[in-house]
Amino acid sequence: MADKGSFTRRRPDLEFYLHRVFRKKSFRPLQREVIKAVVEGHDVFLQASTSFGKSLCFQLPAVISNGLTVVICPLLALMMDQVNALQNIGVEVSTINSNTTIAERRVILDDMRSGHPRTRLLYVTPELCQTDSFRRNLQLVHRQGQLARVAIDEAHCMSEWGHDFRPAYQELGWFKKSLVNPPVPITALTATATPRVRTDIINMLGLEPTNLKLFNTPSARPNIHYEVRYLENYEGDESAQVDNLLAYIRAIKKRREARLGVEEAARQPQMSGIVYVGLRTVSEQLAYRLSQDKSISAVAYHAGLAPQDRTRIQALWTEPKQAPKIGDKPRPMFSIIVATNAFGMGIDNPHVRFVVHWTPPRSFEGFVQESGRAGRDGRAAASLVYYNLNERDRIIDRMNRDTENMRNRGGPKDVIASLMKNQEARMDSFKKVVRYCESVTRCRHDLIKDLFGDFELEEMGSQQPPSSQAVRMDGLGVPGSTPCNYACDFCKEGRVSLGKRKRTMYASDYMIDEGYV
Ligand SMILES: Nc1ncnc2c1ncn2[C@@H]1O[C@H](COP(=O)(O)OP(=O)(O)OP(=O)(O)O)[C@@H](O)[C@H]1O
Repeated sequence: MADKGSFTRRRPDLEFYLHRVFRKKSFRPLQREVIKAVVEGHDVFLQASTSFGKSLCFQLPAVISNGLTVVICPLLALMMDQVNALQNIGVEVSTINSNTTIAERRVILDDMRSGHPRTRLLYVTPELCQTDSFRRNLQLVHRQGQLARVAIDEAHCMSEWGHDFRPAYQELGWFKKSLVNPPVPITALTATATPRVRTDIINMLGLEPTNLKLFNTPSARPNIHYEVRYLENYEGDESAQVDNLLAYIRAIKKRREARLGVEEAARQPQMSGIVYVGLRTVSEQLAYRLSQDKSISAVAYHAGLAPQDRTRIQALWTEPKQAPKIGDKPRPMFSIIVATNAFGMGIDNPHVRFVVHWTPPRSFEGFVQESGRAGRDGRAAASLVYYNLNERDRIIDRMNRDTENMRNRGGPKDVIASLMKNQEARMDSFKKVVRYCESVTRCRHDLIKDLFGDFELEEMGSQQPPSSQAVRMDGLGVPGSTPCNYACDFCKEGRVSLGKRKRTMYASDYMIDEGYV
């Protein structure tokens, strides 16, 4: 068992370092509890939604601890974002990755082995952790009593049941097996883990049950109003769907004007929204069509854009301000990004008011993550999914074909087995999307928590932020006694009315397969 607290240099006044080093006013709910557990030397598993501020949960302990914190990160871009941000606030941080020169690497390793490393955080790839030489260095630092802890970011990459499986992550069990007496404390962080993935993370890393603290934020966020809209058909002309979305956006505008008055509403910063689409062409076309409405400025975002355009669009969109006045035209009240799932990483706009899925999301983890970009500021926000049976079946057919192709392709048996497992996980995940969308008999907040295994986490003793009441969405919900305070279409409309809306999907020759629901 780790010698709790032995790595702490000074009596940690967490708030002091939060203000002084990280320049933040206060901890977000749960952050302080997680940081305290990390500082005390516990193994920690944290499952928290995108932009919760998970990085702070190992960065602040690293700053106030003696010795080195090693951070495993799967992507160079993510790694560099964090390294640059830490350098900007004067924290001693290094990284060894594919861009590190031999000379730089030598300086970093010399510091690491010096017996009193200046570096507080060292960011590395999981692949580096597989190499004998790096492992020998880590063992030396550990023997010198200078390895404070290991933080594993995006820990869901360990599991073949996860949506971003990365084989090198599976070798990270080495830390607990080899860095013993005392065992090195580990902090594992993820935004999305189903119960299977969670079990894999805890078992594969060898987190110690007696020393493990679990934390999570609810997968369904109380301030988000969840809704599914059923479409008769996606084929051909999408005008009806565009009109429907425009009406949805105008209703938000009306509510804002009713609340603030027309003039004051026009003076407010623009409201940000995201519409996720499946194809680049759709993102271009839909952005164009939405922009025809004078209250909307919409822009397409996809992997086909030049990197500098992507950066520019993202930067503009993440800083909502009052739109410029051009002539006599009213200022657009909405700033909408119409994006493929290339838009995701590194988005840091806490003021997103709505997230729309133009077609059903391909995975449930993806849905929870993407819809969770709404309302990070804690204010009322909305998630809307457009759903249709043709699209459901098209996705399932495509997945079945992929599975078949995989089964028939040559290659080592274990590689094929692993790919098949991952494919099965993808199919399971999409079936959860189908269940979420087709259910008309249950609160969507409850359904999300159930499908994501939040209730199991609760049973395992995971700590959550103090429960916040569902926030009233203007005109959408009023505080009441349903599980979510009327913050979903089921609780607001009731089973009969929702069922009726759902039946619009069967206007064509479709029969519902109740097996999905
Ligand atoms: N207590 C706080 N007060 C204000 N801002 C904070 C606080 N904690 C973190 N942040 C900010 O929140 C943003 C998101 O933090 P971070 O990148 O750590 O999120 P994350 O949970 O790792 O999200 P993701 O899953 O997208 O990686 C950052 O800009 C960070 O500086």
